[in-house]
Formats: sequence, structure tokens, C-alpha cells
Amino acid sequence: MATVQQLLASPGATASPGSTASSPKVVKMEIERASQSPSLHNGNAFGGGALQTGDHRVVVIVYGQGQDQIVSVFAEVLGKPYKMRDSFKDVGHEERGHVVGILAADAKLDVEFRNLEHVVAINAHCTGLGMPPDLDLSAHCDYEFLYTESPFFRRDLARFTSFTLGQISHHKELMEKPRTYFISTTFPDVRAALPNIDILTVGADAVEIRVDLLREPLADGSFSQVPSLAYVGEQVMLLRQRTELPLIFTTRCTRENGRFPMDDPELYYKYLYRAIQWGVEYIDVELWLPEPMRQKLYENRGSSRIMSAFHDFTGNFRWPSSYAYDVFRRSSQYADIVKMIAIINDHNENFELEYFRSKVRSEHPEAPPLSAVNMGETGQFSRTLNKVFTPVTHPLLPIIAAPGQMSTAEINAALSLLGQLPKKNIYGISSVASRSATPLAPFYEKCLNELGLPHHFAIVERHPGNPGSIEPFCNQKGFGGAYLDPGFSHHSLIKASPFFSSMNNGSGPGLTEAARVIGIFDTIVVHSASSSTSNSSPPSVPSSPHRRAHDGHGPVYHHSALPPNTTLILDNASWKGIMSALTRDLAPSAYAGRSAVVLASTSDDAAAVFYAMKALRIAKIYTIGFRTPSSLARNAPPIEQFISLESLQRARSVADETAPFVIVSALGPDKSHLVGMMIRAFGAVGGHVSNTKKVFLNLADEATWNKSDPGTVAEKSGFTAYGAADVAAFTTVESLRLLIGQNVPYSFVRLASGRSLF
Ligand SMILES: O=C1C[C@@](O)(C(=O)O)C[C@@H](O)[C@@H]1O
Repeated sequence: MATVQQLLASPGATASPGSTASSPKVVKMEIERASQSPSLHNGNAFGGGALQTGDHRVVVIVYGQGQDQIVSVFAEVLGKPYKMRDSFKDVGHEERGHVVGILAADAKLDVEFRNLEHVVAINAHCTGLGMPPDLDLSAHCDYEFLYTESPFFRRDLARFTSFTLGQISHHKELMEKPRTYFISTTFPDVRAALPNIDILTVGADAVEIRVDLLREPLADGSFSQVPSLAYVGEQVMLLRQRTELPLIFTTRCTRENGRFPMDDPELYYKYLYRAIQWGVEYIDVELWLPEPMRQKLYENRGSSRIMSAFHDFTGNFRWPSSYAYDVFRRSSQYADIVKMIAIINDHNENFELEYFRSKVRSEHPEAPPLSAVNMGETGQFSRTLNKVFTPVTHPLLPIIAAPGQMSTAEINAALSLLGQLPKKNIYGISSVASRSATPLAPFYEKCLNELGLPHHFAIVERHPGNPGSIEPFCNQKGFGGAYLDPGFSHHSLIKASPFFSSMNNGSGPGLTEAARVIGIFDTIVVHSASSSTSNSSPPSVPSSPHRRAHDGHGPVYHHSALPPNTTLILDNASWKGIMSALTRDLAPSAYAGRSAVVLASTSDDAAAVFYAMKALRIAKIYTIGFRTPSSLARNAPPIEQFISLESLQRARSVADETAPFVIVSALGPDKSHLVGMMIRAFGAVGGHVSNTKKVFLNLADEATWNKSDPGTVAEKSGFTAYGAADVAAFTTVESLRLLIGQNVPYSFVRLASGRSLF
């Protein structure tokens, strides 16, 4: 597989920016070429992040006394075997492909002198033991993972590992989204937020932790002026254990409406760099901080992204001034996002901000995206117009983080009043059987309400034998998109529907790469060129020739009641649901180079699985129960059909890392004997390569299985099992993103829909 070498700075052993420590470490990482990864190809991502091959150095876990089991959990998440060693100098070339554990007391002796090209050091510290992490180890390791022994949040470890080691990244996908929001939490102790975190974060793409607002209680009953690193670390850990959203780490200074003192800039470096080591996705770096410090943070940001921050509370700031352009220029130097926020006196200054926004965008197309709003009531209008990481509040928060902050629902209501968010009809198109399995209507209504969206949602039935029966729902002025459960073949749709086949001068509707390769679509996205909010546009414009034939040529549908500047795009969300479920507790690397067994009765049931497998770099797929058409096989990992017992035996006898590692079944209870046989056949063999448990995913509706649920059987045979419910919830997150353009976290989907529904 072709790779490109990219130089990425990784956080390494560090010193303060003013010290004479060596220059930032530059480490070679292999990043897959975009065009070869389904996830990148599509401009889409899984679980909120695009897949990359990441950091290839030997991962060394520094663990505390009595905590050696954490090494095996890291190894399991990464899908690697592990070894214990006594020092960093013992980590040689034989350790390649392994995770290595070194006891903290031993690691302290030579962590500073480790070979940075060869190893990446993670200080794993259990906060439950009552001691803060060792300061030297914190400072000298590349990263630090804080965890609690009980309950142990395996997902947090999978996420930390995938992110810090560069296997997933959220940033690209978020920046492609038409609108992004972050919620500024203002709790003195995040524990107060946790019971409501699912509802608080509906509509948010990231969660800001205002470190300066945290209040660490002291023994004498008072609060420390600045919360200690140990306290902040624990707060970050607690928050991250409970939300899958990227975090933004903010130490807002006193001059900019915060509480962090300004007399010692070094303090900021200490906290912000530690946040990078903790694997926080976004680091807010204020522009007033010394340039060498900002530069050093930027160059050592590893996988984290820097959000430069500038606030002006004087009331004298003017968007048309050369000062404003200078602030943008200086911010851009060391930032992945530039944030500029000011107090204004007159409503017209909102329009000045819009002019500023469009000017910097057109004059500096290469500059980082700009997130800019005005504060106070007068500035609220600008909060409805900003599209990149708009800060939002929520009624459940104790205080607003800045004057004039609005909630996502308030912003949407304002957009709606201004005619920027017209009411649309969104449909769940299902067959009779799936309709009873997933009554999603109340859930969608709950989401639309919570987000203050004016849309109307309805479940409608389609005639199983007639794909064209969906026409009347789609060919209407207010059509706002649909999900289809189950999805169906776009070829059959085009054949059966004059409305769809006549689109784009006869080329048909747009197709995303995923829908084209999989052959099945399960989402219809409406892309309206005139809608400034683009609330239902897809994250990327598909590259199919169909769409290109139409681009920019005015009215396209001959018989359509859809507005002429509207394009329908067929997408597939299921493959991402599958991939998100498979990578919930494992890093993508756990799948790379392994093989899979896929059971289904038709290739249509397996197509989305194949696409997910390709993105996960599965090396081979064994199939059972169906033949794979060549069009599907061309875009999938190499496929071998089990046609005899011998071929099955051959696969069973593979003893290296290419042995079957994951079984995905789409077969119903009537084929339970076959599913059980495969589970037994592959449960006990080939498990010696790493200590990672094999994975079983049941895509068939769980409700129909009763006692013989193959997930339970698989767990008894040593698999980690996931079910259709997990995939359905992740797929719903993806459909909502595509249809209403807003993020509804997985945990909320599971919570609001009720477990029994998924
Ligand atoms: O920078 C910002 C934006 C903000 O100041 C606002 O105006 O909404 C709120 C802060 O919490 C955040 O860090």
C-alpha cells in the first residue's frame, strides 16, 4: 500500500520554551495516501475521525507499582503482543511490533535518554491510588494516560491511543462540516456536568473545559487560586471518560474574561503542553502569550490542534482596522484555527465582522479557518453567522462563559426566523419489517426539538418490490432528505424511477464514493446551492461523474418539484456505523493486516462490511453464504469464499497475525447453526499472536434471536461481541450528521432511544 512520509512533530521530552533543551522532536510517521483509504477518499470519517496508519514507533508504557495489567490492556487495544523490560535501553529492534512495559521506578532512570526515533513513551498513571503522577515522568514521557482502576473506561484508552498515536484525527472532517459548535462548560468541578453530559452536548462537535473556572478545594476549606495539574488532569480524565466528543482545553486569562493569572506566562506553557500530552484534541492558546512559547506549542502539538484565541473587551476594537488584520496574521502563524472575539457597540459592527471574515477568506485561502463572533447582546447576530466552532452554552450550565453566548437551539431558532433554515420534511423510509424493529420517529422528533430545528420528521413505508415508490417523498419542494432502512441498490432505483434517472440531465443523482462502491445507499442528502446554512449538505462533495456532469448548470430536473438549484446525493452511513462499532474498544491498528470472516446470505448484506474492512486495512476476507460480484471484490480486500471443509481448515490452520480475527455475521436465527459453527471454528485458534480478544459482530436484528443470541455464544468462546444495536446507534449518529448537519453523540442516541430500540 502506497504511503507518503510526513513529518509530524510529536510531543517529546520537554523543557520550558525559554530553556536550552533540544529543539522539538520530529518523528517520521506513515500516513496513508488519501485516495486509497475509503474514509479519506470520501472526505468522510469514522467515529468522527479519519483513519491513518499513524506512529510506527515501539509503544512503551511506563506503569506504576502493582499496575502491570495496564500494559496488557494497551497491547490489546493496539492489537499487539507485549513484553516487560527493565529500562529504555533494553528496548531494541526485537521489540518492534510489541508494546513494552517498564515499571515507573525503573523508567525514571533513563527515560530522558531514550531513542526518540525508536520509542514513544506513555506514562500510564492510575489516579485512584491517591498520588499525583511522578513529575519527572510526566515531563519526560511523550504522553500521559490517566485512568481509574474501577470503573475502568476501556473506550477512553482506545480513544487516547488511537488519537495520540495518529491513527484517527477529527480535525479534517470537522473543518469540512458546514457548521461546527463547541459547548463551553463552566463547571467548577466537571463531576457536576457528568449526569447531564449526554443532553448538554447534543448539537456540539466539541466540549470546552474551562480550566481557569475549575475550583480545586483545599484542606482548609478554601480553593486554590490556580487548580493544580493533578486536579486538572483528573477533571480532563473524568470528562473524557463520559463523552466521545473532542475536548478543547482552555486556560483563559483574567484580561480575557477568565481566571488564569497573567503574571507568569510559563504557567500557561506548563498546563497547555501537559494537555497535549494527555491527548486533548484542541488546545486554546492565547495570542498575548510570548511568540516563542506559541511557536513551541504549535511545533510540539503532536496530534492535538491549536486554537489561537484573541478576545478584546475594551470596546475599542474595530473589525475594519489594520490592527484586526494584524491580529489575524499573527494568530495564523501558529494555529490550526484562529479565534477572534470582541465586544462591540453597534449592530453594524456585525456586518463589519462579516466583511472581515469574507476578506480574510478570499485573500488568505491557505490560512487556518476563522472562528469569530462579537460579544454582548449586540453581537449575538454574529453568533448565528459564524460557521467554524461557534461557542455555545446550554440552559443546564451554571453560568454562560461569555456575554451574549447562545445555545444551539437559540442559534437555530434565530436562523430559522431569518429564513436561513427553512422548514424541511425529513423521512425515515423503511420496509414494514424494519419499521417495527426501529421505531425512530420519537427519537428524531426529540433531537429536532432539542436542537430547535423547524423540520418535520415522518416514518414512511416503501413497497418492497418497487424502489420507485420513494419518488413522491423526494420529489417535493420541502424535501429535506431521508434515511432508508434497509438501504437499497442505487442501480435498481435508477432503473425504476424516472424522477431519479432524469436528474442531472439524465446522469442520475449524485453518489458518494461509499455509496458507489458499496452499491447500496441508505441516506438521501439534499444539497441546496442557495442555502447558506447548508444544513443538509454532505461533508464532502462526491466525485462521481454523475455530479460533475451537472455542476453549475442551473435547473436540472425536468419533472421535479424540488427547487432547481437542489441536488440529491445518495450516501451510505452504515459502513461508518460498522466501523465505529468495531473501533469502539480497539484502535484501528488492531485490525490492520488481520483477516475477517463474513457470513451473509447476499452480497448486498456484506457490501458495507467490506468497505469498512478496507478502511481498517483488513488483509483478507473469507466469505460464507454468498458469492461476491466482481464489482464489489475489486474495491475490497482479497476475498476467498469458503467452498469446502478443506478451505475452512486451511483458514483455521493459519497461526500468524493473518489468522481470522473478526467475524461479522448478517445471518438470521434460521442460520444459527452456521454462525455457531464459525464461532467455534475460529474461537480457539490463532489467538497466540497478541493478547487481543477476537471480535464478533452480529448485524442481524437482536430482537429476533431470543436465547440463542450468537453474541452470547461468541463471548463464551472468548470473543468480544458487538451487536446490531451498537451499529444502529453509530449509524444514526452518522445519518443525523448527514441529514440535519448536526452532531448528536452516540451516548445520547443510545440514551434517548431507549436500549430496547437498538
Ligand atoms: O473563546 C471562547 C469564546 C467565548 O469567549 C465566547 O465568546 O463565547 C467563550 C469561551 O469559553 C471560549 O473559550
